[in-house]
Amino acid sequence: MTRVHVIGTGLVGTSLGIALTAAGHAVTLQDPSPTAERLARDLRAGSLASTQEPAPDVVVVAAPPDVVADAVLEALGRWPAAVVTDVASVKESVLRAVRAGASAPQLERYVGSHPMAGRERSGAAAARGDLFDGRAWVVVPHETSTDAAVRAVTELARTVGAAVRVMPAHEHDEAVAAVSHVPQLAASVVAAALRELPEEAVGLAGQGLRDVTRIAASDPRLWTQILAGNAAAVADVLRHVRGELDDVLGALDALTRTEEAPGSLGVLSRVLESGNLGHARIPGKHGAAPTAYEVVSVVVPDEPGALARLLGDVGAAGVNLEDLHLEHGIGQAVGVAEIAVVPASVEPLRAALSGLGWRLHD
Ligand SMILES: NC(=O)c1ccc[n+]([C@@H]2O[C@H](COP(=O)([O-])OP(=O)(O)OC[C@H]3O[C@@H](n4cnc5c(N)ncnc54)[C@H](O)[C@@H]3O)[C@@H](O)[C@H]2O)c1
Ligand SMILES: O=C(O)C(=O)C[C@]1(C(=O)O)C=C[C@@H](O)C=C1
Repeated sequence: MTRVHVIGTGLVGTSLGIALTAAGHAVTLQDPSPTAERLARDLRAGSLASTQEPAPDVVVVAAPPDVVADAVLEALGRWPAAVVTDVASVKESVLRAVRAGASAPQLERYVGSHPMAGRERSGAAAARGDLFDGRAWVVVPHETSTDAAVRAVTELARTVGAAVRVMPAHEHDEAVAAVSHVPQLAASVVAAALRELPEEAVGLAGQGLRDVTRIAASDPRLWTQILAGNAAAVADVLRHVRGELDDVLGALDALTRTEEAPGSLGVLSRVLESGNLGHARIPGKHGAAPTAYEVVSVVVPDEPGALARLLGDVGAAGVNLEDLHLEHGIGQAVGVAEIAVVPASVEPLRAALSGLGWRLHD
């Protein structure tokens, strides 16, 4: 059993506390907000810290990025034998500040980290014990961190089901600029374009818009800090995106002027195909090769029990449901259930559901 002290009991801290407690570890909780702290305790993330407890083996700082370094420094000073990590989404700026404030022996016990798992919601109430299951967790050693400290943080991440990747801070920051920070900005700007749209137009939204904008609901205070903390790397990726957008705009403007706009269709096609290639590289769980699922779309009447009946019929057909999206336009009497299955199951499932009277989309 490891004694883990969590500082910052919001979404990530509370999720971690729940997962560690469930795995049999002794977790204590600390947050400047008494409500956040008690809510985390009530969600079984651990017990409230008191002065009586033995010192923790590991301290995890899960506070907003701009206060993380100060909290790490305080923890290194307060518990002279503990390994201290943080889970901030940016790593180089935090390491720089910790390096500037810690003594050499203190710095050896600090190893930054970053679970690549989260949600578009903040706070303990959004916490989930399975948040880290099957997700990458980056462990970020530096020149003087001890092997024991790196092992302790690695072990903690594995305990909650994460797949550990070890990376230096600058490499981490460059990678997450492309796989997390620019995607957040892209979702935000696409969603921002909906603000002035007439109600009837927004009402047409299908699954495509929902897929692209889920994370536009994220906390602006947190993300302002993340973007500011990784400014150079995010700007580099954005410049590349801007180049692609400029090409698309050039092609669209040319097509607006004349249908015969040589080269324009080629530009549009190249950008879309590049997107196919990039998308195909996104790994599955535990970093496995991406699994290509196919979707069977079924019309579901808006009546009690219809979706449960459909799921029952999918199970009875012996097909494993990999994912499910329910698309439901405002004011419509039917929805469309998009059932993701492995390619080999598509035809058997379509045959079984049609046989039972379900209406399928092509
Ligand atoms: N949200 C995500 O998807 C996600 C994923 C991975 C990592 N992270 C990182 O985890 C950290 C926490 O993010 P979150 O989404 O859990 O945020 P959150 O807003 O849900 O929780 C942050 C908590 O920190 C507390 N806090 C504020 N100031 C503090 C201080 N000075 N000392 C200690 N605690 C303080 C707040 O009261 C709050 O309870 C951030 O550094 C973030 O970059 C977030
Ligand atoms: O899935 C989400 O909602 C997230 O925003 C998670 C996500 C990500 O980009 O993958 C966001 C920020 C974190 O630093 C780590 C994970």
